[in-house]
Amino acid sequence: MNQDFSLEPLPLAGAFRIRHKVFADQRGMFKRIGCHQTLLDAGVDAQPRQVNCSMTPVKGTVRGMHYQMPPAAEVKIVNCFHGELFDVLIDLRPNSATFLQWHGERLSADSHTSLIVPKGFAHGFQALSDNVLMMYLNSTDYSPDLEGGLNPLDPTINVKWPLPVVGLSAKDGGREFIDSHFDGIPLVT
Ligand SMILES: Cc1cn([C@H]2C[C@H](O)[C@@H](COP(=O)(O)OP(=O)(O)O[C@H]3O[C@@H](C)C(=O)[C@@H](O)[C@H]3O)O2)c(=O)[nH]c1=O
Repeated sequence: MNQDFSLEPLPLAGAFRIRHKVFADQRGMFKRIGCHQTLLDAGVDAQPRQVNCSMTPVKGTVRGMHYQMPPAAEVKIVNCFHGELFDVLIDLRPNSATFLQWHGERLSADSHTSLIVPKGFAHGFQALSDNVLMMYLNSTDYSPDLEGGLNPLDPTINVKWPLPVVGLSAKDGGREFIDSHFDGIPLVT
């Protein structure tokens, strides 16, 4: 196993936590954010095509739950570089044993962990502090025509956000709740 950049499976198959080894000295610290070969060895092809960041100034704000439909379905590696957040993944793969289940965990500038969001998952987060700086490695180009999302307050999914939800964008807060006809993200493998 690569000790500098190690993968821990999450309860939703195909999703991982990355634990980043921190090299600290009198100047500060260094850590590896991406490691193509380690990811490939774990069966994850996450070669980034875009690198994005967002800054969220207000605690409690939720961004999400976002995905891209095939053929623009993407793997994302999500990092927090300032502040603290509650990161949430929802499994939307129709044939998955954990279809419509969610996983959430805290990431922070000090956790030195990041999460791998596989294709076929929705992703979002809640800021648990002010001034949350988030950085994404995206395996696919941004494709607004293939963008999809779930309402973060969808009662079927029932994400337990740690704080009262504030600050939803019109796009995120305006999404209809899913019903029994929702068939997820049909991935062609
Ligand atoms: C996601 C994205 C947005 N944009 C533009 C569209 C819009 O005008 C502006 C803000 O977009 P959004 O409102 O979608 O930003 P935001 O809600 O922060 O979107 C992000 O949310 C989290 C949860 C994710 O998982 C990310 O992949 C991404 O979808 O930036 C791009 O140009 N490229 C991109 O890749």
